[in-house]
Amino acid sequence: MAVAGMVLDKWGAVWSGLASLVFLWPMLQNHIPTGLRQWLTILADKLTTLFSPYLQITISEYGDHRFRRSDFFLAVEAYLSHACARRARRLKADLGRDAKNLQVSVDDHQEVTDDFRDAMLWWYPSNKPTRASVISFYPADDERRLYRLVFHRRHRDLVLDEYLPHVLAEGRAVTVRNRQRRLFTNNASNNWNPYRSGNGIWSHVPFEHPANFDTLAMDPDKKAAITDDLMAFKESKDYYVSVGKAWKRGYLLYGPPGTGKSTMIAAMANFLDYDVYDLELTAVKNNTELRKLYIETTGKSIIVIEDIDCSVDLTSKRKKASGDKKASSEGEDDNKPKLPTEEKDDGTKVTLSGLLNFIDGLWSACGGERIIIFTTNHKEKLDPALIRRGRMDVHIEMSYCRFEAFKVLAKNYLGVEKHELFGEIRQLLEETDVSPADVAENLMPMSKKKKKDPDACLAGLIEALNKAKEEAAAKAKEEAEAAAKAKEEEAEAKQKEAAEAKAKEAADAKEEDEGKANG
Ligand SMILES: Nc1ncnc2c1ncn2[C@@H]1O[C@H](COP(=O)(O)OP(=O)(O)OP(=O)(O)O)[C@@H](O)[C@H]1O
Ligand SMILES: [Mg+2]
Repeated sequence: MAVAGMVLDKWGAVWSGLASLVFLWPMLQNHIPTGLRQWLTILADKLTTLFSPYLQITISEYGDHRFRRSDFFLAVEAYLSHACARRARRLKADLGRDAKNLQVSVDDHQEVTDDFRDAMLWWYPSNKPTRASVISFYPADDERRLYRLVFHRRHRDLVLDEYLPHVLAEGRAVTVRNRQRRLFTNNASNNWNPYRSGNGIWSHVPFEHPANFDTLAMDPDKKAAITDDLMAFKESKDYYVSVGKAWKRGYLLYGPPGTGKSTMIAAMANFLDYDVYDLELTAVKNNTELRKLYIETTGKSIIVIEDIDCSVDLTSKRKKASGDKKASSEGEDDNKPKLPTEEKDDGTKVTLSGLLNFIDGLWSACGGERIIIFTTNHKEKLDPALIRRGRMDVHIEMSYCRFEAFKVLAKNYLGVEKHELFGEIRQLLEETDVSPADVAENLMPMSKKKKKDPDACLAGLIEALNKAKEEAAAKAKEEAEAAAKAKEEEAEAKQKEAAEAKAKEAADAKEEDEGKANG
């Protein structure tokens, strides 16, 4: 009994000593020399690892890419705020990068528990102060943030092989869901400065275009075919891998001005939840720059070149080359290696071959999940090689407004699905070519008088359609007259030419006869 009492006394003394040490440690720390303090910390760590059955993984903010935040860190952050934040007792809230969405995340030093296939895991977010004596070159580098993951050593394989990949995938998915989509435009290359924000290769603003497929006026069957195609593209990563193709798709939108080409691009971006890169080709100096721009785009994006026929003189050169060779462009296309020699790329401009490489060269496979869209008012002006299937996989004609498209506009703008004037409008739309932009303008009740009056708007539209019809008829008449006149003039010229030729022939014959007589 006495022995037991002594042992208990001894342990009691040890525990109370340890408790005092823990209590006094913060005060003592300041009096212990740095070297000894570090040694004690290492010793404590070693003792912990020796006796503790728990393992720890650290994920730090800057990882090995010292200038870029680690993707894994960002994924963990997103995962924790989404999947585990509800279990944390201290959270912090802030506005997201776009200053609109409220983002809630786990507060520093707040333990968060997670369970995965019956394994218990603990996450500890914390700050690691950098040494004050070290001069730092990194942005906001005074404190590096990190996450510590603690788990029992028997779950080691589960955590490394399954849990961490799960965190990465979930975190990325959450980031994509929460992100503010952006609209990028390329800067002129003499302003490129990767170290200054806003002066990179691409500048961006939040993408906020409200267009969607429901409000887009076009034939419903055509619309359904496009959305089906987009959906199939989005979901067919494995298919593209299996057929050995880069995961991208080209769309050519063509049609007269105001038929909704740009609106369609915005609707596609909203439908797919992609970023948009609006590439201004005239600001790109040469093919090398074009390639750089491509590499700097991210996946899940739409790359747009508007009015491709006006951006760069891509056609005349190619036509000239094909004219010289007396070969059709399509024929040439099969013979691709000849392209660069046909257009001498002197490095001072974007050439057709540069653009072809941009669309389906080796670099174009980097990153994946991209849609490339060209728009033009004049499809016939484009080189067939540029828009052949495989490069521009889908050609979509945006045409003048017909009755089906009008019905969508009437519903959007006036909330009307049936009206007695619809019959007349249908007739007029069949006979007249007007763009949806013109129809929409007439349906927009801007004046107070028209505000709540679909009748007035539709009557105004009928008036505008009649006017357009008359103008078109007058123009057609004028053109027909001009054509008839030209034909007449041509016939007259031909007649004159024939008469002159005949007279010359007669004169020559006479001259010959006279010559013979004299001879
Ligand atoms: N099919 C459409 N459905 C709904 N609105 C349309 C449609 N077409 C045009 N509009 C309206 O007309 C305006 C102009 O359309 P948009 O800019 O998309 O035409 P575009 O084909 O790109 O013309 P451009 O060839 O001149 O660039 C848009 O703001 C939109 O409101
Ligand atoms: Mg446009």
